[in-house]
Formats: sequence, structure tokens, C-alpha cells
Amino acid sequence: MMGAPRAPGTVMADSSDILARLADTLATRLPANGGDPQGSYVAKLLAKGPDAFLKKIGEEATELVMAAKDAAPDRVVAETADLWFHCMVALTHFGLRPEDVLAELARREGLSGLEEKARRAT
Ligand SMILES: N=c1c2ncn([C@@H]3O[C@H](COP(=O)(O)OP(=O)(O)OP(=O)(O)O)[C@@H](O)[C@H]3O)c2ncn1[C@@H]1O[C@H](COP(=O)(O)O)[C@@H](O)[C@H]1O
Repeated sequence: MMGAPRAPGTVMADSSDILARLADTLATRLPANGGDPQGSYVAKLLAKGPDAFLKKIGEEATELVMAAKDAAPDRVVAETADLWFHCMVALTHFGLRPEDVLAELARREGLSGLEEKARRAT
């Protein structure tokens, strides 16, 4: 069950490993791990295959853009959560973990996007 919505800017005390805990839950929904499409939204999505969760990623990205265009911070937070969640379903399908993405961001830390682009051009 999902938690109650919170105002933007408030941080839960135990939020630091929420991505890892969510990934653990999502992995249990894989067909290979006995995920039951009758009793789980995630299992249903994973059982349908990539087209289903890729469609959701496209929808949630569009909804985030619309929330941002409306300058609605509460909706930006909610739509970003929807987008991250569905991206995590995709990671689960591919046997990947949020830690893989965080490691990639850590690898990029401190390297300006302008500098990285200039390196690619040479
Ligand atoms: N974080 C989420 C989460 N975020 C969003 N959603 C669901 O994602 C669905 C799609 O969102 P939409 O706004 O598009 O709603 P919709 O129009 O009804 O969706 P569709 O019918 O078009 O797919 C909704 O049913 C949301 O409830 C989530 N469902 C589950 N989780 C987490 O995943 C865990 C496992 O979920 P189950 O596998 O369903 O038990 C949960 O305990 C939660 O921690």
C-alpha cells in the first residue's frame, strides 16, 4: 500500500533507502519469482512485457511535462514519483537495480555537461 501524500520539501526519516526497498519489492513481482498478476499491479505490468511499462513511462513523462508547464509543484512531485516508479519497473525487467543508476550518476558527479559534450565532439 502506498503512503499518504506529503507536502513537497518534507523528508521521511527512513527515505534514504526507499529505492532499494522498492526494488526488492518489485523483484518479487517478476513472473520468474512467482509474481501474481491477479493481486499485484506490478506483476500485471511485468507479465504483459516491455510494451506495457514503456507505454506507462511515456504517459508519466508527458504528465510530468504538463504539471511543470502548469507550474504545479505538488503535481510535479507526484508525476515524478510515477515516472521514477515506472522506470524502476523497467529496471526490474532488465535485471537492473536503482544502485546501477545511482552509480552512473556518481560516476558523472562533478563533470559539467558542457565539458562532457565538448569531449564527445573531439
Ligand atoms: N510506487 C508505486 C506506485 N506508484 C504508482 N503506482 C500505480 O501505477 C498505476 C498507474 O498510474 P496512473 O496514474 O496511470 O493510473 P491508471 O490510469 O489507473 O493506470 P493504468 O490503468 O492506465 O495503468 C496506478 O495504479 C498507481 O497506483 C504504483 N504502484 C505500486 N507502487 C509500489 O510498488 C509496490 C508493489 O505494488 P503491487 O505490485 O501492486 O503490490 C507497492 O507496495 C508500492 O510501494
